[in-house]
Amino acid sequence: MTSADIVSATDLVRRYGEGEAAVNALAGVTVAFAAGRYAAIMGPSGSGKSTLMHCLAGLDRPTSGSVVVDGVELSSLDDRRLTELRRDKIGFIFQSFNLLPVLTAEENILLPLSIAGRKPDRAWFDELVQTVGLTDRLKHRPSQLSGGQAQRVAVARALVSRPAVIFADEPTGNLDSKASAEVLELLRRAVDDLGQTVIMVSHDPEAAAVADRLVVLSDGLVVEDRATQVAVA
Ligand SMILES: Nc1ncnc2c1ncn2[C@@H]1O[C@H](COP(=O)(O)OP(=O)(O)OP(=O)(O)O)[C@@H](O)[C@H]1O
Repeated sequence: MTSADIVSATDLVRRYGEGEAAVNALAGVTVAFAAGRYAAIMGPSGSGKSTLMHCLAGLDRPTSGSVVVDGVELSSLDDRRLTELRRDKIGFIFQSFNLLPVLTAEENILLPLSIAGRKPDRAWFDELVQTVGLTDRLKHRPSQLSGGQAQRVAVARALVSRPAVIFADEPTGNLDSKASAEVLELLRRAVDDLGQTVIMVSHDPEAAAVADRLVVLSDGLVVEDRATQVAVA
C-alpha cells in the first residue's frame, strides 16, 4: 500500500461454512486501490467478486486479513463505528438501484446527507444534478423514472457526500446498452472531472473497458491485475 491508496486489503480470507463443506470465497487476496482512479473487478460467477467488495466496503467481515479504508483499519471498528464509516466515507451503487420508492429523485439523492444530519452544499448538488442530466426529473418518484434515470439518481446519491470511495456492484446489470453507456460515462466523469475513486464489480467487458485498471478474480484469488487501455475521446 502507498500513501495514495484509499482502499487496501491484505491477506483477505472469507470462509463460509464449516469443516468439509467450508468454502473459501476469498482465499488470500492482497490488493490496493489508488485514490482518484477507476478500477473494475471481474471474474467468473462464484469467483469471490461480491465477497471482496462487501469486505472492502465494510458490509461483511473477513475471516482473517485486514482492510484499510482511508487510513482506518476496519477490524478495529465495532458495528456502530463501521456503520458511521460507511456513511461518511463510502458511496454505493447497486444493480437494483436501491432507491426509496416514496421519495422523489431529489430526496433520494439527498438521503445520505439527511441521514448524517448534514446540510447539502447546494452548488455541489446543482452541479451533480446537471452532470447526471436529471434537472427536469427531480420531483419524480422512482416508479416514474426509466431504469437509466433511476441509476443516474443512484450515481448522484453516491456522489453527493463526496465519499472517499464509491463501490459499484454490477451498476449496468439491469440496464439496456444505451443506459449502460450513459451510466459508465458518468462514473468515468466522476473520476476524471470530480476526482472520485470508483471500484466496480462487473460481468460486462464494456463496463470494464472504461476503467483504468482491471483486477480479475478466480477461485477467491487475484489472477490478473493490469492497467486497461482507456480510449481517448
Ligand atoms: N452467504 C454465503 N454462504 C455460503 N457460501 C457463500 C455465501 N456467499 C457466497 N458464498 C460462496 O462464496 C463463493 C464466492 O461468491 P461471490 O458471491 O463472492 O462470487 P461472485 O464472483 O460475486 O459471483 P457472481 O458473479 O455469481 O455474483 C461462491 O462459491 C459462493 O457460493
